[in-house]
Amino acid sequence: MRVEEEDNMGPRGDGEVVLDTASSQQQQQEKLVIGYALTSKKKHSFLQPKLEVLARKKGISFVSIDQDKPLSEQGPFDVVLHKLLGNEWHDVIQDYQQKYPEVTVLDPPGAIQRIYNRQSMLQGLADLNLAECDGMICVPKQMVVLQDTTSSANEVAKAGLKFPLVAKPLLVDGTAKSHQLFLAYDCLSLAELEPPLVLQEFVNHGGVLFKVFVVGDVIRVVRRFSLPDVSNVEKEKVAGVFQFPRVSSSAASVNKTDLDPRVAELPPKPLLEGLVRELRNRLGLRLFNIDMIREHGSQDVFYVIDINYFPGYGKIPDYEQVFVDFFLGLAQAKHEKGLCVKR
Ligand SMILES: O=P(O)(O)O[C@@H]1[C@@H](OP(=O)(O)O)[C@H](OP(=O)(O)O)[C@H](O)[C@H](OP(=O)(O)O)[C@H]1OP(=O)(O)O
Ligand SMILES: Nc1ncnc2c1ncn2[C@@H]1O[C@H](COP(=O)(O)OP(=O)(O)O)[C@@H](O)[C@H]1O
Ligand SMILES: [Mg+2]
Ligand SMILES: [Mg+2]
Repeated sequence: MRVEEEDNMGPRGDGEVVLDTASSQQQQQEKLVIGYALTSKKKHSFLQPKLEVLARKKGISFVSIDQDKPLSEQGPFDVVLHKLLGNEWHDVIQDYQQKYPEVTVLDPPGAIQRIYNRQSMLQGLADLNLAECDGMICVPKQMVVLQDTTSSANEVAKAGLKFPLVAKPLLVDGTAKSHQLFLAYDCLSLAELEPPLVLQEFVNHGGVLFKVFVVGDVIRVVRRFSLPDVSNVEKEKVAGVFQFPRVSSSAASVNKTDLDPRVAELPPKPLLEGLVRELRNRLGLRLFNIDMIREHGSQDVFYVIDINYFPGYGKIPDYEQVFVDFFLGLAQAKHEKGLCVKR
């Protein structure tokens, strides 16, 4: 498991990508055919020319899946890579997987559905078996509000949640609405929010977030600017509920020299490796990232606050090589099991 640090998250500075034409390249023997079903946004951000060229040189080809035609009439594919909005696709891919168990589906819809719910997403993370790792992985105290937020005041008190609370839509569905988050400072202000939602204790973390990107066995960690700490005075004086802007979309590069080294220091590698190993086994996912924050004032107490399926890998420098290596690993494994598509 390789953990590498990418500091700068600024817009990728790669120069002009010179597209090699297939004719000018000794076409590699086809090793892997990947059918993909992605939103146009994801196709643009992930399937960049540099990735396609690098993959083609290694005998890996990407074929767009026609969502208006039966999936089983397309292909044949060694891998189906997908991230679409809505649940219709869920059944299509489930049926396909039943019919073609030898095809690697990245990732199984059932595993994806689990992290599309912000309650089940973090369930069971507090008791991960990370005994041999330095550091501790926690999950903020949270509760789910399904119906009326006006009666949630005493629910919050009963649950022992401390303000401020981060209010998050319970379901993640890829829409901007499912990323509309609020910071609530008191019970009364909760009535302004629209259920179903998760209320999660805000954890002071020095304004820096760690995004831990996972591609199979490879881990890449980047820093992002996050919300500032909430002072005790603020906790006492401030009332109301406030929407805050998306952190992920502000992929602003975080130059660690501007930060307190104790805040900026990356989570310890053995802890990340242990966490990712546990999550891969429990979630059954290979393409995901984890949003982690360090508890303010601690050195090695971390909170997992979000897990995302197939995030914006295109923002990681040389993500292309990481994915080509990952796909070649899949091809090798399939070859050893005699599962490659007959060509
Ligand atoms: O588009 P990007 O690059 O901002 O990627 C989004 C992710 O940002 P990140 O890569 O973690 O900084 C983003 O991560 P966050 O939830 O913002 O932490 C989501 O994974 C988002 O997918 P969805 O809207 O939850 O289905 C991702 O959106 P999609 O690219 O999947 O549409
Ligand atoms: N419990 C929390 N404590 C402190 N900051 C939080 C907490 N939950 C979310 N945040 C901040 O809000 C941002 C977005 O929350 P997140 O759960 O990652 O939602 P999304 O899926 O929209 O990215 C996080 O990246 C972090 O900056
Ligand atoms: Mg997030
Ligand atoms: Mg998220």
